[in-house]
Amino acid sequence: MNEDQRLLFLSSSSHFPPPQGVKLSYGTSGFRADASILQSTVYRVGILAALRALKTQSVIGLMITASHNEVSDNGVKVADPSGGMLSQDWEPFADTLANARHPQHLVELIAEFVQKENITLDGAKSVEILLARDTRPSGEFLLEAAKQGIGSIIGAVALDMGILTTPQLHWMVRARNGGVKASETDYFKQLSSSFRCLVDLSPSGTHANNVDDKLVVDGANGVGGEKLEILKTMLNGLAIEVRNSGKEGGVLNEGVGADYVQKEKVVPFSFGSQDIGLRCASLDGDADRLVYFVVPSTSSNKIELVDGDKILSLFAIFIKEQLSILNKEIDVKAKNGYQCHLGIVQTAYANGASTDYLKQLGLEVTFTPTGVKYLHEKAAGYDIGIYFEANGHGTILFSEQFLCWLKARTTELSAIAKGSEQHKAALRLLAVSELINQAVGDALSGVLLVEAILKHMGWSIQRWNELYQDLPSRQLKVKVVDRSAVVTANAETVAVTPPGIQEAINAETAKHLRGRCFIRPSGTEDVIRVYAEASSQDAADNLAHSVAKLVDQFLGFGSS
Ligand SMILES: CC(=O)N[C@H]1[C@@H](OP(=O)(O)O)O[C@H](CO)[C@@H](O)[C@@H]1O
Ligand SMILES: [Mg+2]
Repeated sequence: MNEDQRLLFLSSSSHFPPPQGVKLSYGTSGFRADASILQSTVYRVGILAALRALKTQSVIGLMITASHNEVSDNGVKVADPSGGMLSQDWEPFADTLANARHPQHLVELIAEFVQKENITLDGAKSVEILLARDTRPSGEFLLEAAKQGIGSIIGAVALDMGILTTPQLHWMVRARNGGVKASETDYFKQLSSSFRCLVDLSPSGTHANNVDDKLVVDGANGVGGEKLEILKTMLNGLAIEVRNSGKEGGVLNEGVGADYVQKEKVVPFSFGSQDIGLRCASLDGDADRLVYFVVPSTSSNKIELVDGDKILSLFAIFIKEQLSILNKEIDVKAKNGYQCHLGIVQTAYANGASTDYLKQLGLEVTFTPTGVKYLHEKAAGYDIGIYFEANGHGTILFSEQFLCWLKARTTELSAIAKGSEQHKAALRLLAVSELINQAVGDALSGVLLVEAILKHMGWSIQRWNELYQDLPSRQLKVKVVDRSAVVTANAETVAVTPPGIQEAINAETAKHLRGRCFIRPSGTEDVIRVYAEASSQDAADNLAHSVAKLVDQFLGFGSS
């Protein structure tokens, strides 16, 4: 590191002292905390993003958001060149950088790291970092801190993309590195045109069939509602009413949004008896999660939740159907054939009924630990990988190899069998690959794909919801002395430590018909999470409560 660079770091970092007495961790989804203590962290993530851009010689993204957290919180995360999450092997460096106490220490850490990673800080090549933020008021001053961090690396250029959803920024990073058009308008155009293409390919007669055309969307009073208002003007044949768009004065994520709806299973603010039976959806605060729901009656505020597992199931049925049409009469060993490996990825939180259903369809289902970074990685190993967390975060990934074959096959079919079912199936799969955000789960592209598939099937939300019936489940949180005392294996389904706890959980679980239960330390809160499922709600509740008691006995404050 040359002297100019060293002095630049020392002077700029002296303006961003880290908060006292706080240990920051990159966690499942970047750094998150009360916005008032995050300036120094965001400044340092600016440095990290610039180093990542230099290392990869690619465009990198930096997003300022705290997703579904309360409005006073904020957070920051990095999008890698592929548009996915920051490579996990850089997370320890992110942690040490965020926690460095003095400017001198910070400079030493950076010097050491760039040497180890072979990053040259001579400013010879310039690199770009795309910045965006959600609608939180704190986003503006935190963005300045990010710019200062990026500006402290000679040759790194910050480009402020304004207020965006998290998936929009990830999409732009991916598009920029793929050498294709990457503006927000390009994003909207790609989504709306591939949606139109899918709808135009719907079997005739199903367009208006049984499907109530109006969709009512809860925008969580965040950025998603605002963007959907723009997107909806570009769509034909789909009426979307956006509520909680943030303009009506509601508070971000307060009594609204996908996280609230999925966890509480009650109607969000501004929904009610006028919506009984309608197709409704909820986005989260940065629009990377999506759940659907129905208001069943006026007698209670409960909803019928159509969660991430059901969105996954809908996508899986559709993709499987198109693949089987495409492969009809094709000898897969012949040169025009392709044995497409379709895989489904879930976590232990997926409702057991969804997993049974997917397996009954003959689909390959695998499990990873909680956190999109794990699911995404696993799904990327298939020709088509579909992943979803039950909370509504997920997407579909297409391998380069498969897409390449699909494009060639589509061209071939348009010459020899234009308009045939096979040709249409190929075109539909191509349209899905354009519509779905392959960088990261995206509620806006997710909504359009769900809507297009429902139109294709001629299904109402009720018909969709009847694919299978969720097993009753219950989630609880337990505060413990040290959550790292729980170590899990087998995609978090087995607690390896503390010794004896798994046997005790097994004994409780065995008492209940269709019982399933696991515990794991949360990656975003200081708690142990308990998940239980059983054949009745009472049984699921009892199982969860008895296992929470076990956790408390083994690890709670009275246990030592
Ligand atoms: C049970 C649950 O919903 N866990 C969430 C939550 O992680 P925890 O590690 O469980 O705190 O936040 C993650 C980040 O948003 C999300 O990926 C994950 O699904
Ligand atoms: Mg989110």
